[in-house]
Amino acid sequence: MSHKVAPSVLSADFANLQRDVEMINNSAADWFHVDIMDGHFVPNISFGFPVVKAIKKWATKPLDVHLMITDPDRYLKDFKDAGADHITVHLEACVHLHRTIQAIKALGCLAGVAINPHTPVALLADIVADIDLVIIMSVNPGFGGQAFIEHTYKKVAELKALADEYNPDMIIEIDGGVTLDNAAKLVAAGATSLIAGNFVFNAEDQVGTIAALKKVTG
Ligand SMILES: O=C(CO)[C@@H](O)[C@H](O)COP(=O)(O)O
Repeated sequence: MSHKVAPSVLSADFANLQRDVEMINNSAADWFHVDIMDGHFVPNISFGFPVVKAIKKWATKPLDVHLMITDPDRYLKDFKDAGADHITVHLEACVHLHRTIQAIKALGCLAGVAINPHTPVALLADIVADIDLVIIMSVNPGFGGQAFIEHTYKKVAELKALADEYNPDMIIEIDGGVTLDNAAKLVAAGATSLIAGNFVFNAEDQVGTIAALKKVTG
């Protein structure tokens, strides 16, 4: 099965958000990647529920919501109500990660865990069987447009080995600095979903760029 492509709305033009959402609707993209930043877990603030609700109103594809926030448990239901289809929390932000995953699933969303560049894949060993997706951060979270961290390939391969053993259907999603220079190598290493922000939204042909990311083979 071909990998998914999820353009990151963080890099959209917020003065023309509906136009950019419709561009994604009319492209080969599979999901909308929606980054929530609280200025505490990460050194940036993005947007909150009203913007997620607006995206949901226009979007014809699922919302892949990535919570870069402290104490995500407080807001899970609010994000579900705003339109999230997938909810991913950071391993580094959760004291009782297993409980948080159960709460996301109880809301009827796909449940994901994201790990920062310094967090070893091995820390996912006892949760992999219970989750639907993992986001491997290939930049330090907080900003679009950063350079891809090369060490990510090794982490993708390690996670694929873990998934093959405990949860073969688990989605392995890569977030940060994804371009056509690294997409094929990521898919070859085991990535099953690619998030791309600046590479898509800075392109002259955004729909064509999404199609090109979708077409790469590992
Ligand atoms: O979560 C984040 C950044 O923290 C990402 O989703 C970015 O939005 C990806 O943007 P690019 O690195 O592709 O520009």
